[in-house]
Amino acid sequence: MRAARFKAKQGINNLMKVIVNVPLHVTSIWLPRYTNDPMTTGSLGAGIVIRPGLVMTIEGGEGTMGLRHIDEVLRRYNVNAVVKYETQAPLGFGYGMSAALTLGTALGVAALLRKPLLEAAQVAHEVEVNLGTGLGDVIAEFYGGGIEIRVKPGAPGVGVIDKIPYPNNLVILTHEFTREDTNVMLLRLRDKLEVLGKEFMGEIMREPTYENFVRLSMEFSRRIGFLTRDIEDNVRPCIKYLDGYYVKKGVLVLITHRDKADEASQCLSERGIHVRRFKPSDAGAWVRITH
Ligand SMILES: Nc1ncnc2c1ncn2[C@@H]1O[C@H](COP(=O)(O)OP(=O)(O)O)[C@@H](O)[C@H]1O
Ligand SMILES: CC(C)(COP(=O)(O)O)[C@@H](O)C(=O)O
Repeated sequence: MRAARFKAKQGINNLMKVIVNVPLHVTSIWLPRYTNDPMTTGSLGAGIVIRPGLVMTIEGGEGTMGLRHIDEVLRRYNVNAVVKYETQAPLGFGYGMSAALTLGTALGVAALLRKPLLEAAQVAHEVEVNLGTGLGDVIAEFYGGGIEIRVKPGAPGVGVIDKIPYPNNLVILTHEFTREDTNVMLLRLRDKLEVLGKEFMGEIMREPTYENFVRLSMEFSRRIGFLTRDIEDNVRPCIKYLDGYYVKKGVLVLITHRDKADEASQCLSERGIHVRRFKPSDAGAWVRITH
């Protein structure tokens, strides 16, 4: 378990501890929407909210500095807290991990201070936007919805999320390639995203079905340049176990079902694609207070 400790400023009840579960989020299609207000800045798009994500514990106490996102949330609330987190997925590959850490901290601190969770999610969204590390991750992770579609950009309470119904027992397998900072990636792909994001968002909105989500996610990641011929050649022998696959930044996402997931994992690992296993998260983030 990683721990970040911060010097106390505002009173947090030291007898209380908050446990926050935050799912991860892997966008497949997205269209950045920038305004001069972080609350209305965000992305339109679609993606999968997955679990298990991040488990955080937040309690009163003092300590040293950690990740700048966590630091920034604590600064905004003017508190000291001990923040610990556990997760199986890495930071910087495209799992929306920076958003999960930011959201988890904000929700935990808000619960300790008896402040509204929606406001905390908005703080997390602002921090993500200001640091250039996320646009649509906080709203997706806060609300969940499994396969989600962002129909209005912005922070929770401002942006709007809809759900795409998906089959029972869906299993999401992932594999990481390389890290890339989100702000670098967004700058590198800015013009392509504007064109392809609009085209694909229009298509998915016309018929927001599971089948279209899978088909358009694959096609978007090909056209944006994440899903290369090499990756496809390597995955193709395992296609009979999969509904589809896409790549977002450094994460390969493979969509399968519970009764095929073991064979899919085996087939992929024989080809050097070692996978992590997730399920869609309907619930989004949740907070539990312990004493
Ligand atoms: N080991 C680390 N320690 C501190 N900060 C890190 C570390 N690794 C990455 N970061 C920072 O974390 C953020 C990762 O954000 P992002 O690229 O959006 O990741 P993700 O795709 O997981 O959401 C970046 O601001 C990066 O500078
Ligand atoms: C794609 C991204 C802008 C960044 O995602 P990540 O690399 O996971 O930080 C995301 O926030 C989105 O709007 O869909």
